[in-house]
Amino acid sequence: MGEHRDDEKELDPLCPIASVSLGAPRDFIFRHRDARGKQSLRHIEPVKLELAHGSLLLMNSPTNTFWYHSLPVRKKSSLPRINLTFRRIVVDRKK
Ligand SMILES: O=C(O)CCC(=O)C(=O)O
Ligand SMILES: [Fe+2]
Repeated sequence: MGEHRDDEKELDPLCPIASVSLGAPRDFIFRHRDARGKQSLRHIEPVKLELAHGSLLLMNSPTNTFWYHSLPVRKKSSLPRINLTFRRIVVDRKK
């Protein structure tokens, strides 16, 4: 999965995002928004994690505001993988 933030407008930016991984392990890379691309503003090393079977990744605020994340394809892996991500959606009660 390419580099992105979970930035859908209906998501509560203050609520942690919880992500459970099952099955094949995958790398998960965080890149700071100021350190992206050739013309980046700052030099900040990316942070690489391995999402192992049964792991829980918790992204507390404001991680998802400042850090993009990606999961590079693992060509050697033929095992299935399931990811369950839990996010809080803000409901507009005025409507
Ligand atoms: O597959 C994962 O571990 C994360 C997927 C992801 O970043 C997303 O669905 O926004
Ligand atoms: Fe994501």
